Amino acid sequence: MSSSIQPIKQNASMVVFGASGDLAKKKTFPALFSLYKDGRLPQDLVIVGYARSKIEPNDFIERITQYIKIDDNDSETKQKLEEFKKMCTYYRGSYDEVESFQGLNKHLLEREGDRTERNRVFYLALPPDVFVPVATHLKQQCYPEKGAARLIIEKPFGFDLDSARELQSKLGPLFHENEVYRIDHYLGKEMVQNLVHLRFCNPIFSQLWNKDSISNVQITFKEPIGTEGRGGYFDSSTIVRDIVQNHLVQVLSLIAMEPPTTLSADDLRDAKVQALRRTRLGELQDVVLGQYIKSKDGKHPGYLDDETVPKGSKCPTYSAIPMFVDNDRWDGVPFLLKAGKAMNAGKVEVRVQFKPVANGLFNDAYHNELVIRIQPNEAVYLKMNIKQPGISSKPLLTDLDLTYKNRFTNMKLHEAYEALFFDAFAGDQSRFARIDELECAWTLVGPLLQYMEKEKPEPKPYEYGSEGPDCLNEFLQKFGYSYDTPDYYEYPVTNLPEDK
Ligand SMILES: NC(=O)C1=CN([C@@H]2O[C@H](COP(=O)(O)OP(=O)(O)OC[C@H]3O[C@@H](n4cnc5c(N)ncnc54)[C@H](OP(=O)(O)O)[C@@H]3O)[C@@H](O)[C@H]2O)C=CC1
Ligand SMILES: O=C1O[C@H](COP(=O)(O)O)[C@@H](O)[C@H](O)[C@H]1O
Repeated sequence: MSSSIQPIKQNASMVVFGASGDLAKKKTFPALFSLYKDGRLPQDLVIVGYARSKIEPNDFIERITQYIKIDDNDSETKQKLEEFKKMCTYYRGSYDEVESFQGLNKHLLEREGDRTERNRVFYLALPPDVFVPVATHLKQQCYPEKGAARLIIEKPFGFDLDSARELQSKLGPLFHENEVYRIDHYLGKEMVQNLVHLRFCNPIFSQLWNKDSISNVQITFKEPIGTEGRGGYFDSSTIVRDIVQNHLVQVLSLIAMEPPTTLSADDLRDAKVQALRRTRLGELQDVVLGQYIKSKDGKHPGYLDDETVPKGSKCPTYSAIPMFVDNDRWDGVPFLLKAGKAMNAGKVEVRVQFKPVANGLFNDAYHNELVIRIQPNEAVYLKMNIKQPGISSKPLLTDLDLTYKNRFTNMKLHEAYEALFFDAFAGDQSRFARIDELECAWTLVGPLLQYMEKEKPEPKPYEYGSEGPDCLNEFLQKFGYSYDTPDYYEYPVTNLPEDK
């Protein structure tokens, strides 16, 4: 944690902008409730939902609690929910009129009552074109004279490098970098946070974490649903802006970075930035771009069937992108970033494939792979060879398996947004993106975005519910991924082959 940032423990308010939206009801308020229930929010916290829509107070409460599921017999949690509801109010206002923010300030003052200081957290779960007007009015009308201010900003932070810089040039004079918390919700996920521990608490991994032992790294995002209903937004965003530039590049930076000097937010982010500065795109001609078409059984529509999508759009809903980190540690090791909508599974994972065993003793051994399953069903497993149990002395592929739900039976993993809100109150910016990280990420994908915009390459079709475009195997082979997994092996079970 940056030493100058103090945690907010009391005299606290939080304003959720865009409180009528999808994110608010599905993620924001359930996460806030979960933190409240576990005693992780300031006890005197005042929560105000803010948006333009006309919503009656009761309807607002109903709306923001509809995704909170409580067991019928759990009277304690039910009681907590009643308390939580009393903490939340709705304030209707515009995003660009001074009167609305004067009204918001008044509403806050009334709710806060007498306080020695006013610590205010403003969360902008809004489309990016209103970030600047909202932040400007907040600074002028709602910024506490005494107390801390925090500005949490949803993605996307810009559309490319220039627009990100422009946005920053407008927000920078209003809120100090110490006050700005740019969300990339992947940084709040348990297994993404775990990358630092896996790498730097375990000499067995840290010693091997380099080009001498690692052949290639894959970072894969698969979503089983298409862009249904969001096609309009997605079309200008593309899979590259929606997933790769932010979530996957953040994961890459945590895998590739050198050990940070300390775990402080700035040291950690310095290390990530150093790694990103050394990262470059592979050849554009090697990038695979795809767009999903109707599913084989015709039940799921193709991307172009969505009425919100411009006719004939060439927007990629799938991409497989080679990247390289040009430094001593990683020279020549491909990082393959694959992301797709409407795929055969919902899965996010990191797969580190190690170099093969030296020829000689065993020519039929399988590659070691360390797999970090980010979601679902969080796991870390190491694919390795053993002697096939029984008479045979052949190598058999199996794994050392740490599947969280099996190992930690009383575990409740937090949602990403819980961790992020908790950190924002704590003043810990380590899991938020610093502006220079974002600049590096935009710089990295910039040439690809420009190529897509100028050349409008034809995306390769893949069926909704499939593994992606056909040329994917060729792409993986080209970058050294060796698929040698035998039929009997399937994580997390192994059906022993017949002993011969
Ligand atoms: N949903 C998700 O899973 C994720 C969302 N995000 C980002 O978080 C933000 C919020 O997400 P989500 O709630 O899904 O978004 P919504 O589209 O639901 O927008 C949130 C609210 O913003 C207001 N709004 C919508 N369009 C405009 C506009 N053009 N100008 C001004 N206000 C507008 C609406 O409130 P009202 O009209 O009542 O003021 C709406 O309820 C977005 O920027 C999104 O990119 C990021 C990651 C994941
Ligand atoms: O940022 C985004 O992320 C979601 C996927 O998030 P996850 O936590 O469910 O993995 C994605 O659906 C959305 O398109 C994108 O904007």
